[in-house]
Amino acid sequence: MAPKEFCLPLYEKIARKNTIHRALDITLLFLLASLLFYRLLALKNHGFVWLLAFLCESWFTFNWFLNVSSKWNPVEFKTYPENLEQRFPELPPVDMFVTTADPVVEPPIMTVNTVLSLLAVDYPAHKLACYVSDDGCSLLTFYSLVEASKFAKLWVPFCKKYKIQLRAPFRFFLDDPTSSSANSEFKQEWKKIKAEYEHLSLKIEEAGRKSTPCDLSGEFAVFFEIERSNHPTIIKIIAENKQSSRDDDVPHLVYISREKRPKQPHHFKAGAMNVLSRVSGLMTNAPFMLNVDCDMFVNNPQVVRQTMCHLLGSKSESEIAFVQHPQRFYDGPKDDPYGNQFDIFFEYVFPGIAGIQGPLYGGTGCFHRRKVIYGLWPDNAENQGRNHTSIEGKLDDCEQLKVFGKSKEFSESAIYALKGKKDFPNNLSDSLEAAFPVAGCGYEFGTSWGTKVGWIYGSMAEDALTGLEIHKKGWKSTFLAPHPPAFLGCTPSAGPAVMSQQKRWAIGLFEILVSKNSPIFATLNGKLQFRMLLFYIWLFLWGVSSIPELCYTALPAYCIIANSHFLPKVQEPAILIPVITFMIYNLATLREYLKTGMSIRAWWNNMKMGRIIATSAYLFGFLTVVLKLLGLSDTVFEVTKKDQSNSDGDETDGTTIFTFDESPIFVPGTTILLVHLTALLAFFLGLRPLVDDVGQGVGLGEVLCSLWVVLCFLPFLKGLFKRGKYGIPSSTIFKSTSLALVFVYLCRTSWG
Ligand SMILES: O=c1ccn([C@@H]2O[C@H](COP(=O)(O)OP(=O)(O)O[C@H]3O[C@H](CO)[C@@H](O)[C@H](O)[C@H]3O)[C@@H](O)[C@H]2O)c(=O)[nH]1
Ligand SMILES: [Mn+2]
Repeated sequence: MAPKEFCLPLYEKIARKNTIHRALDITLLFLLASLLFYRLLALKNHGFVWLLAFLCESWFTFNWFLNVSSKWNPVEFKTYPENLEQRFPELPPVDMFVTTADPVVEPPIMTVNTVLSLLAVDYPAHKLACYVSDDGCSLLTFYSLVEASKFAKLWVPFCKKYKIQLRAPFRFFLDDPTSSSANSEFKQEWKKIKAEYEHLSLKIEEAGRKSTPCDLSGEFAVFFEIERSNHPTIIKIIAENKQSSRDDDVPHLVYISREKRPKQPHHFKAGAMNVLSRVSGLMTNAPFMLNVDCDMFVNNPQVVRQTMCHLLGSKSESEIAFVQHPQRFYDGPKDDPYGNQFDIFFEYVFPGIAGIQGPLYGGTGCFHRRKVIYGLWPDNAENQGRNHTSIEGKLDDCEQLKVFGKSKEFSESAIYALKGKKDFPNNLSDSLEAAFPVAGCGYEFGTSWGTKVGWIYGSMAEDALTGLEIHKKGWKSTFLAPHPPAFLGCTPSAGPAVMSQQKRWAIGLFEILVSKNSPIFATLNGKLQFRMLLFYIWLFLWGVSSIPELCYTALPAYCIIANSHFLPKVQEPAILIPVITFMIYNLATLREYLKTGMSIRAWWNNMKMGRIIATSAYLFGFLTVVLKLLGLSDTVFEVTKKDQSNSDGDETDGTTIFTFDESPIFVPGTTILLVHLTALLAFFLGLRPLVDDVGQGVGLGEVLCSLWVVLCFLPFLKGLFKRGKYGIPSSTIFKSTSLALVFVYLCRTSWG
């Protein structure tokens, strides 16, 4: 019989009951199918408008089907970290990666807080190493980290001693415990550490105001006359943990700014992640790697232990390649006014796909197995467990060179990792010299980095692509949603930033679908499960859905102006199909929101932002990819601006006001609004028919739809009358008016 400790479970997978959810989903699918059937039957009596409606509705039905399939079998996970040490008295090392790219859009104090929260997690400090990649090559960032590392010597022991939950100081010090009944020793230490933290922030703030943040001597000298996009590699070991396992220990901290040369592709975040993998491979080579964006701090110090329950507790290694934590946000404006807090996605889609092959990789808050990142297949992982043969057995020197690049030291470390060997000689200073070449910008030429090994290149959504490549090999993944949430990050809280982020995703996701990495070919080898493929298609089509969304949005306005109709007339019984579909859809989505504890307003915000984002950001994303495919443009990763708080006055009486800028991304939304206002005005003022009465007459349905569109685009309507960042710039209004006039003119040459 197996010893008792082998029987102790580390985690459990539990199926979530969702009968009502399924019933509603299927009802909707049935209604949509009936609508399509009705349209087909009636198509010959109607013209172009019905055909267009039919095509759009076919798309929506297909999309709904993909969505239902993704959410059909939700599962949840329960972990038992209390059993962890009994089963694994020696916990495995974890390398933690933080990426930052721009000290202006991503203030160093934010990166510092993320790093401090990582250094302080509840895990043996000598098993952890934190690597920061700085694509901004900023002296200020480096200086801030050096200062932070001094503060960490106080902060980490303090957090551990008092079992602090929130280990990012800027959040922790928002609460003042001194008036509470906490013990006096704690209160005193709290005051002392708070003063130290304030001192640290002040120093960083002051350094940020100067043209050179600090003296360019000593360890800072390498930053002398450095150019951000043209500089050699800089690697600095800020703090090295000398392997003692005392409680007040602080993990290693390493700063990396990889080499950059003009005209050399650097592959944005994916490139940075690959450099992090290689440098850490040489220095600490932990079998697990956690990566977070610079704005994402640890909110639950148990996160590493909790995650290890999945990674170590699975029956066989091939079960789990990575564990993704849902992206949750702090200080997100109330009721999700920009529809970008993704609660519903993480509450329903994540558990849904976890019931298939596992959640997608979301780019931050994810623990990867190093060997999976190095390209290992699950079968090899299994074999290696049994008879110690693995990928490395088949790689001779020449092949190693082709796969991992010309650093012998790195190839050796990679084989170490692939074999799953423990006790990697862990001495940072000794490996420093070997680390420079692997961070060079020419290192990857002729290797498998970015294609078969590491983070995969070729998409603005390197996360989804890298995760997809892992799933394609047959690996599974899981997610964990502990309370409190493991990580918290920033989400944009201004119209322009939201649009630009959504556009990047639409680009990145659609790019994958039309690339050679497209999942469509991947189920052929049987490793990517079919319903996982359906999920990925649903995700990658976000950008494309802008076209049917746009057409369908235009239909009611067109019909009113052209005196035509795209819905059955009120007196026809068939009108019940779209009416009931509309009602059930809204009730079913509302139910999802209420069940997750969100408000009706949050639901409505997401509904309307869904329409706004689809017809603007996704549209631009889609067009960008089309232009790229035609060889007319290239895509650039625009780093999202991180607001640390909502203090820029967007909130008045608790509701956020939408903000705009000169970007053309606001033209489609404004045009849609103007077109509908024109149509409704013409209708209610009795100015119709604007065309000769050749149409079949507009019905009540079209008018109600048009009103609904105006309701969805209400932020734009308000924007028409506001000034400054809350108002739509007059140049945008001018462009949109011109487009709206063209539209009205085209309606008059009725095709109805
Ligand atoms: O050249 C670059 C560009 C970006 N980054 C880093 O990448 C991270 C994500 O960038 P951000 O602008 O914050 O993107 P978001 O839209 O917030 O990020 C989401 O979407 C990205 C893919 O589009 C994923 O990489 C992210 O993990 C995910 O949080 C940040 O830490 C950046 O510092 C780099 O290191 N180098
Ligand atoms: Mn981000």
